[in-house]
Amino acid sequence: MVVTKKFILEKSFNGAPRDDNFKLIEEQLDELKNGEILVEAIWLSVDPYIRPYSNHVSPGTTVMGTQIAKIIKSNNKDYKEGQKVFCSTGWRTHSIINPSTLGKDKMPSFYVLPDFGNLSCSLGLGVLGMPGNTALFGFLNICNPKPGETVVISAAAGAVGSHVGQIAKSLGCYVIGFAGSDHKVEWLKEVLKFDAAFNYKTKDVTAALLEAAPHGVDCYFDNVGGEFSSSVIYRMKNFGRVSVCGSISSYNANPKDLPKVPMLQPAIVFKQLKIEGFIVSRWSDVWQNGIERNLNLIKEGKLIYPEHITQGFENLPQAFMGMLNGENIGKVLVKV
Ligand SMILES: NC(=O)C1=CN([C@@H]2O[C@H](COP(=O)(O)OP(=O)(O)OC[C@H]3O[C@@H](n4cnc5c(N)ncnc54)[C@H](OP(=O)(O)O)[C@@H]3O)[C@@H](O)[C@H]2O)C=CC1
Ligand SMILES: CCCCCCC/C=C/C=O
Repeated sequence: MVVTKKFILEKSFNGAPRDDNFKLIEEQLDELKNGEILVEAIWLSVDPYIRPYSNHVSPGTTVMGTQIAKIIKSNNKDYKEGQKVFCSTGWRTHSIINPSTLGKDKMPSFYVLPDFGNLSCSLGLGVLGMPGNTALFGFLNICNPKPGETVVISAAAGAVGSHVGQIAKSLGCYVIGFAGSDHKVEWLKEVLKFDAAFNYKTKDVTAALLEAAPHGVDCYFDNVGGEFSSSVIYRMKNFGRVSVCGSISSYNANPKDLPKVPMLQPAIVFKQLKIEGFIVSRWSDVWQNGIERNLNLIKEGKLIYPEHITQGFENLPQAFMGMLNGENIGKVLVKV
């Protein structure tokens, strides 16, 4: 009989997540039925969406999330023990899955990991997974960047932002990043070779953009929202494009009482801006192609993909709270 550890949402979030929102429990799993597989988590992904999406789940539910797991028992002829899979089974160490009953229309929730060669399978949660596809498709398809254009990225030292910045650099764009510490700013400039980077906690955003992009911004990849983004949008050039990927500055706010920011319509109208939000699942039909394209960028030496790793399943809540507080450079992961 297999026992899984899992985290449940003990209490709904109210503001920033705290220890007492989470409870670690054990659960005995049933015997495998025909068509089912048993998987054991190796890596768990720690993602910002867990915070806003959890507003819609009831206390007692397993905390949502994705993982890379190993098949340790199979009652399904199409899946073999030892294969590594990506699955969306939440914060748990062991899960029973029936691959044939999973929905296929929205976000990919289960697949056997493609061959990454010598690279770590953990990349399937980051640069070769959902955040990687978010960066690739969300930037290229919505911002439509051209060589020589000026690109601004918020949360630029994180998993998605750092990836977008490197794609923009490889296209010959002038890249400006904003992040929340001097250490991150140095990393963006020295390691990723951004043309300019600023600490948004200590530097006024409008002043920074007047300095680094006096003629304005062509493309803005927005991970943050709020007042920060209003400031960037008022520095866009005519016909600028904004890809609204995330709004992390509001994720801890009560959805019924969101912060007020300067209205955007004057900038949108008079600069004729195109502003488009997206959820990466819109590219689920080309998901594996996105992974291949990012794998090729890695093989060509065009992508650096740091991982911010916390050891131990029990430390998932700390890793999650740390990510929301900006402790990471690159992708946040927990190694079981
Ligand atoms: N639309 C989609 O389909 C998807 C959207 N996303 C979004 O992309 C964004 C980045 O995700 P991901 O790369 O996984 O996470 P990151 O690796 O970027 O980690 C989150 C970062 O957000 C920054 N942050 C936290 N609070 C604030 C704040 N109040 N203001 C500004 N920055 C803040 C912190 O960096 P710092 O030190 O710089 O503050 C932190 O490191 C998120 O908004 C996420 O929701 C991600 C995947 C898919
Ligand atoms: C169960 C996987 C859900 C992934 C959602 C990804 C979209 C993220 C949006 C904002 O962060």
